[in-house]
Amino acid sequence: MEFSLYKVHGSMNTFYMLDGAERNDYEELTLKLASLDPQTDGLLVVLPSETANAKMRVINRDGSEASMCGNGLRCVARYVCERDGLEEGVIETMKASLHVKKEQTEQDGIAMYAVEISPVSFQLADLPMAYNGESEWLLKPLPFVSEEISYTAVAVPNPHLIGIVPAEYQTDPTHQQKWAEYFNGPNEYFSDGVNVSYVTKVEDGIFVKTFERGVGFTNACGTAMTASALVSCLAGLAPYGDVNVYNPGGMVKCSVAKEGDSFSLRLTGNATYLSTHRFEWQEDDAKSGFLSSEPLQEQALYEKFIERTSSVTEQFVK
Ligand SMILES: N[C@@H](CCC[C@H](N)C(=O)O)C(=O)O
Repeated sequence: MEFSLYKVHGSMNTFYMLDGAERNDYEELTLKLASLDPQTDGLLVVLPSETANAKMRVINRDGSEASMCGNGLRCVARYVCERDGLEEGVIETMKASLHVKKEQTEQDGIAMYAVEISPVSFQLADLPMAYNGESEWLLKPLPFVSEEISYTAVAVPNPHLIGIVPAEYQTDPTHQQKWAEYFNGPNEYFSDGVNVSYVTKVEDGIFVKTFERGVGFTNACGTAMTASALVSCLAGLAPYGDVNVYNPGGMVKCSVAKEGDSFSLRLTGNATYLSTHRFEWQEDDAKSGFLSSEPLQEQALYEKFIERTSSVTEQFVK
């Protein structure tokens, strides 16, 4: 069969996006796309929903399915709002239906969307994470990993392990890579793997680099940046409210509000279309592939936008 795909990104976290019907071969399709395009982080599937404006499924680059994707949700939000003529709406995801909203374009005309990130849980059972019979792990070292780094485990609802680190752990990512690879292989702590982010305070916010489950190091991970903003507020690195979150792919705003014992989180950033494609998908893998590709003009604007963030990101991204 033949179908259309958009190539899209939120903070250079790059996906193919397919508006389709439920199928049982998204894993194979994603693996094929990943083999053709080393830049892609995975596939976003936009589906009809009985309870919301649309449903989003997220397939990681390695074919595994994630319960949420913050950067991807902004792109899906844009697609659904433009398709249905909406300013805001609700998108069903694996574990929650989430509010999405078109925001004012950035000064250069970049489409911006805000998405709800929910539910939030610090219960290790919700990641899942198993360590010493503990029920939560908040802002303290994991002694077998490092005595220097304070870690927090949080599900939003996909699983994240967030470490607060000095700048040298960003310029040399060996430590992060070693432990993220370990926690995403067979191990006794994270039976389903985990997204591992290292966070460093910068003058007007935080810088976050993420090793994603099912992907590896990525330019940005939306749920990780939002979880990192939350952890930074808890640690006193940033005040509650809007936190500027820099990442290797640009910058987003994460809003963190404390409501009694719970938190309300929102992620705002670009939703950029890179290109459109016609794709031929056949059971015979060798016959599948792109039929045509059409670049779009939006990326030049985005590149101007990230020039403004480079003074912060360049000190961490070599
Ligand atoms: N990049 C995403 C998260 C994608 C899912 C993650 N790899 C997982 O397996 O949980 C984001 O923007 O949140």
